[in-house]
Formats: sequence, structure tokens, C-alpha cells
Amino acid sequence: MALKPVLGKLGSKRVVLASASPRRQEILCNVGLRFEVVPSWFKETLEKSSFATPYKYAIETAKQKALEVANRMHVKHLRTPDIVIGADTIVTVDEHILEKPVDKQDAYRMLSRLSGKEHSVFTGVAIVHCNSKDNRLETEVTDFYEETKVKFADLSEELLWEYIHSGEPMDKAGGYGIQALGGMLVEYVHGDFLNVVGFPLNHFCKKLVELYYPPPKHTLHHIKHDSIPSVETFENLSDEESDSSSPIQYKDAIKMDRSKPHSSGGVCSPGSSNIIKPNCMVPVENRNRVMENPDKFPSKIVELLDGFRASKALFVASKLKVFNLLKNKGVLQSVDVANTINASVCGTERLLDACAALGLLEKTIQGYSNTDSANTYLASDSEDSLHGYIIHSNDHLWPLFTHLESAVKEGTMQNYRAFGKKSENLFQDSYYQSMEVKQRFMAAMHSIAKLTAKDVVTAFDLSQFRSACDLGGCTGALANELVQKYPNLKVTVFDLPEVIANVSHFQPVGQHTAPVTFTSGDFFKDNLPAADLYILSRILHDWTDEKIHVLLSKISAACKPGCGLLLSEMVLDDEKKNRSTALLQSLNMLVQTEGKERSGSEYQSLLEHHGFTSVKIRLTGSLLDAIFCTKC
Ligand SMILES: Cc1cn([C@@H]2O[C@H](COP(=O)(O)OP(=O)(O)OP(=O)(O)O)[C@@H](O)[C@H]2O)c(=O)[nH]c1=O
Repeated sequence: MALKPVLGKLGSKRVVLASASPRRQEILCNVGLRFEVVPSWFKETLEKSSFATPYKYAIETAKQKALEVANRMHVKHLRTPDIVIGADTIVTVDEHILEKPVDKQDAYRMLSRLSGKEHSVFTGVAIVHCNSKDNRLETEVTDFYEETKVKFADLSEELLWEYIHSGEPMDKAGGYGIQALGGMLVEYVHGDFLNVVGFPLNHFCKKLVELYYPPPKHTLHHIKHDSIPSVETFENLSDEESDSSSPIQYKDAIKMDRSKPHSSGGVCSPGSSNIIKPNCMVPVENRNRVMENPDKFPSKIVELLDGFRASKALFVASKLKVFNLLKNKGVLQSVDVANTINASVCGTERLLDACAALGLLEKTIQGYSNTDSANTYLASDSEDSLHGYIIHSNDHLWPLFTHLESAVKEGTMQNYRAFGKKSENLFQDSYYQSMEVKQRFMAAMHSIAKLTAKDVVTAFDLSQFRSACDLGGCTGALANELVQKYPNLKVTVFDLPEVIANVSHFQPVGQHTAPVTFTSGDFFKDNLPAADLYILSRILHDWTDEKIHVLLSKISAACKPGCGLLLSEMVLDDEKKNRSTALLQSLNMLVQTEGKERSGSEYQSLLEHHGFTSVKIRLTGSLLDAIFCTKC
């Protein structure tokens, strides 16, 4: 395949898209690029008049977005990404730069300016290569821009307002979306259509070729097609060569591999499903889609086949406290590990080797030691440990998943099959039936909440609220993060009495912020504590739509106009085919609860039904996304 090597070069790298734009995510997803999404917090406030041309402004904003994410990820001691991609789209007309409208009047001003005229859409893109040296972040930035000209038809007042009331303009530069209803306003497009949508894919691929391969000019062919912009093929690029760590190294030039089956040369054909056509919704490919070349080894399928073995190796090493031992002792031979954990030498050696091959441990001639991420996330006594969730996965989720087939056939939870107990009252019967199970469950929820809380509380500006109530807030991990970020906020955690009785040993020590208050009760039965911000984190996914309506109507009744509601859940894409972690989590909800994961539009319609408006969704790139709305 001629196209694959270009993106294939990024296959072994940790690529981060520093953008909350769902369109950018779709465009890159559609071509099979694997990446994480970490939206940038950079505020688009650069002084426009200080830039000689609009595109320089777009490039600089794109650069600042990407650098902010690169720095944040580095500082947070997450694994520093290899590449961060940032982009910024602006519309220019009559020497004015139009960004996203702030309200409907602003959208009106923008669209009436564009009416009957040709304007330019610029997208600036920054590709930031990151390198962590002596704990310092080094970055190398490559940037470019693309311009597309678009002409609008004359827009009547009626059409204009109808379009504005559709809600489409609000999160889009220039106040329109050419890929949807906005396409109906357009007379012509000159240039790259995807550039208008938010990401100049063709130019991006050319940049990758420039970065990773010396372009042998004589082999570039141009293909023209009526409806599609011309595309240069990259057909003599092989994806078999070793990956160079620096993209700037031109010397490891690509070699033609004529022995490999080639595509017929047409990069984009009219029938190709990866092309976004004007006025039609973009099909989103699953980023983890099993794309195998049948002539080659089916490595993706084999990886999936192995998945359960890898999970179980992690679970068992965690259960046997191997990571705690190595954190304390540094480096040990397998025999010493075996003796300490009271296990066979031959079994321990195989487990340690598997963990090393999976990247959880380092293996040297001196013996085995923890990787940095094992020290941070796998040792049970670490601040950010995931140990609780791992043990919950082994002891609770694993038995449930062995009954996945029955769950799929019957469409119901499998608690009875897995544990011999009916779950009439889900939490009481499944998680709080014994002290041991309850503590394990709380530790699991605590570790996930700690891992995700910062992303959730910073997804939206909540500084206008004075009191918050985290319904089902369990150990208070999210609440504690909230009071750190908003010291003037008084936060109450509301949860079942069994939970509240056990929260004390999960509280942070030495924290100098206002304490969180814990109140016991059942949010389905009891009155809710008064607050001007309610929070439901990983709650709605436990329940059916009917029960969600009961809960939301109670919250809605407790809310005065202007009160906020913050949800955090894994949000599925609307077509439910793109976010495999969230889709697997939905299977996870099937085997153990009445609930499921939902898409952004599903949450939106549930919320709007109860008078919550201005529903905003932030994909955080972490394990939990955030949804915010206000009571009107
Ligand atoms: C003209 C046009 C724009 N857009 C969207 O407008 C946003 C631009 O804003 P941005 O500041 O570049 O990006 P963002 O959405 O704020 O995301 P981020 O990268 O996080 O700053 C992006 O979404 C684009 O798709 C469309 O979807 N269709 C169109 O026809």
C-alpha cells in the first residue's frame, strides 16, 4: 500500500493530538493513525495585529497549543509523547480574522460578513517532536499552513437565522461547518476541502514525507480527479525499514521494495471510504480496527488473541506484589523474587520475563527491576497507584468476563453466574456484601478517580460555583481534587452509608485546603444536599435510561436556574465504532450492571429532557471525559 508508510512511520511513536476538535480527530482517525487526544489549554488570545499575515497567527496559535500539551504531559510525569500535533483554523474576510463565534449574535455578524463573498480558510499546523533529556523537555517544531478559498452564496436573513438556530456555527471558525449543514451555503471551494474542515491532511502527509524520507522527486506522480484535490502518491515508500528516532534524519533513505504487493497507484479513488465529501457525514473508522494485509502475518489478530494472557500476567504480578518488592529492593534475580513471594523459581522466572517483554519491568544481567511506570502505577504504596483497580479487575471483572458469552446472549449482567449471588440491589449485593469486597471495590474506584480527577476538574471553568455535591462520590478523590483547584468551593460527597463509613483511610494527608464533607444517603431515595454544582462521575453508566431519568429529575428539581451539572464518563463517538476503550467499557457494564456507556448525543438528549442546556463535551484523552451543562 503506497500511503501506509507515511503514517506507518508514526506507528511506533506515541502521537498526541493536542486538539478538542472532533473533526480533526475524525480526519486523522480515518486514515488509520493511532493517537491520543489531549486537548490544549492554550487560550487563543495572541494579539492578532502583531502578526504580519493571518496565517502566521494561525501557525503560532497551533504551535502554542501543541507546546502547551507537550509541556503539561512532560511535567505531569506521564510518559513524554514523541510527537504532539496542534492545529488552528481561522477564516479571513475583508482583512478580518474570524474565529469561533462567542454567541449567536457573533455568529450572525460573521455569517453576514461572509454572505455572497469569497473568503479564505487558513489552518496552521504544528508538529512538535519531543525528547526528554535529563528530565528536561527538548522540542523541535515543524510548522506549515494551508489556504483554501470558499465562496458563500447570498444568504437571506431567514436562512442565516435558521442556520444559527441549528447550533452548528458555535464551535466552528467563521461560524460554519462546511462538512454539514454549512455546506449548503457554499457556492465553490478552491483548494483542500479537509483544510476547511479543520485539518489539511494532504499537506500534513507531505510534511511527514519531508521529515522522514528524502523525497526522490523523479518518482512523484500526480493524480488528478474531478472532485478531489490532486494528491501526490508516496508509492516508493517502504514501511519495512527501521524507524529513525529523529524525523530530521534524512540519511536513512527509503528503498523501493518491489517484491511487496503494491496498490494500483490510485491513492484516493472516488469510492474510497476515507474521503470526506462535502455535505455528507464523515464515516469514522475504528482507530483500533483490525486492518490486516492478508498476505502478511495477522499480527493485530495475534495481539488480540494474546491480550488476555498479558492482562493476567499483569494481574498476577500485581497480586503477588512483585512490583512492591522490586520498588523496595531495586534489582533482584528471579530466584530471590521467587523466594520472597513464596513461588516456584521456574514459574516466577517466566512471569518476570513476560513482564519485562511487556515493558513493565527492566531485565539486565544484574536481574529484574521496575520501570518508572511500574514504580508510579503498579506498586501498591505509590501515590498514583492503579493497584486497587488491577486487583478489582482480576478478582471481580475477570470472573464476570468469563461469562461474556452468556451476557451477550441474554443481554444481562452475570453476577449470579460469576459469584452465585443475585444482584437485586446492585451495589448492596455485588460490591458491599462483605467488608473485603467493599474495600476492594472502593480501592479500585479510588485509584481510577485519582488518575482521572485532574483532567475532569480542569475540563471546564467551574470557578463561578460556591458549593458542589458529588453524588456517589465514593472516597472523595474527585472532591479533593476540586477543592485543590477551586479553594473557595465547598464540596460535599454524598454516598451510601456503607461507603461513607469507610472513607477515612482514603483521605489525603497534609492537604491545606478546605476539607471535603461526607454525607450519607441514597440518591434515588433521599433528599439531595443543596449545591449549585452537582457532579455525577461514573454514575450514569451503571443505570438504565429509566433510572437515569429518575435521578436527573431529582437533580433538576434541586437545581436553581444557573446551577451546573458535571458528568464524567467515557463518552462514545456518535457512531459507536471509534473509541475501543469506551466500547469495551460498555461490555464491562453489560456483564456487571444494568447500564452502558453512551455517546455525547445520548447524554445530551437525557440532560436536555430535564432542562439542562448548553451541553458541552470535552474529550480529555484520559480514561474519563467530561460533560458540563447548566440548568436553564
Ligand atoms: C471553517 C470550519 C471550521 N470547522 C471547525 O472549526 C474549529 C476551528 O477552531 P480551532 O480553534 O482551530 O479548533 P478547536 O475546535 O477550538 O479545537 P482545538 O484544536 O482544541 O483548539 C475546528 O474544530 C474545525 O474543525 C469545521 O468543523 N468546519 C468548517 O467548515
